[in-house]
Amino acid sequence: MTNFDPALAPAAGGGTVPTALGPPEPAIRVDQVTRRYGRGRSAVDALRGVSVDLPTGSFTAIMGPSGSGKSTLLQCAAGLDRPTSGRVLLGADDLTTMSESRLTRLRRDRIGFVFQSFNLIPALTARQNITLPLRLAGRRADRAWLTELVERVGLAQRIGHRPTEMSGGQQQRVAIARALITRPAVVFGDEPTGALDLATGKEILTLLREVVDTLGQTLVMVTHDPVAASYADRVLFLADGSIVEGMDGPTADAVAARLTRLGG
Ligand SMILES: Nc1ncnc2c1ncn2[C@@H]1O[C@H](COP(=O)(O)OP(=O)(O)OP(=O)(O)O)[C@@H](O)[C@H]1O
Repeated sequence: MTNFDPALAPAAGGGTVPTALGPPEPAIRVDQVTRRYGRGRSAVDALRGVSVDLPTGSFTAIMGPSGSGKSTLLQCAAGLDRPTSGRVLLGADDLTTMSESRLTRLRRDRIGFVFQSFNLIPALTARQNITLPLRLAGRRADRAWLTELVERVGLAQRIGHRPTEMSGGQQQRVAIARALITRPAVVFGDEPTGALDLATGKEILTLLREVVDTLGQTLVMVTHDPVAASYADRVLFLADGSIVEGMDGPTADAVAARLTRLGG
């Protein structure tokens, strides 16, 4: 079992401070990644040499038309899928050359996930769902951190409830706390507001933004929604397996206009 590496934890109070040696290390470096599905004439090039650094403490949205490679990029960057070529570095560790068992441990200990469908265990209470990643890793919950997280995500009154007794927004709050409990280097979100109504979606996006701003958490989110993307620091636009543009300080209107030009 790999122990939790405090050096990879998000800095309290926001972001890693640049050192005299230069800018901070990126939380994740995607380097010339390609992903080809299938072989021969039926082969699909889902990613065609994608390179991007995701800075520590930043919130990045990945957008693009259907089939442009968003999910494939997220899966490769999160160590859920192996690129056909290229490298994915989490700190100093190359995910692409790691054994499957090491990769499984790394995902469990250093990466958090938030999905559209919440993916909570129905039989467990909110508290048990949140601490599940620690139990799977054989680690004890840090009580102070658990209490702080539960407060931050606004679940103090619901901590003993099961998912079926909670609204969609509350369930996603549980999933966000579960993603953060291990103090991961990066949290990946796949359409985290896709199953929520507009108002609840905005509450969840506000929470995600707070997590970046106050905990210095690195966050990467795939979304189809320009409003969701406008909560990010940066939007990466994919088209046909390549990053075609990055937009800093995105507004929903600017993102929507760019997507329209891409055919999204
Ligand atoms: N397991 C697979 N086998 C074969 N082709 C795949 C597989 N997964 C994805 N693809 C293909 O790779 C390309 C990129 O798919 P991907 O799911 O990454 O796109 P996306 O931008 O996330 O799309 P969407 O917005 O529709 O979810 C598509 O052409 C898709 O059909």
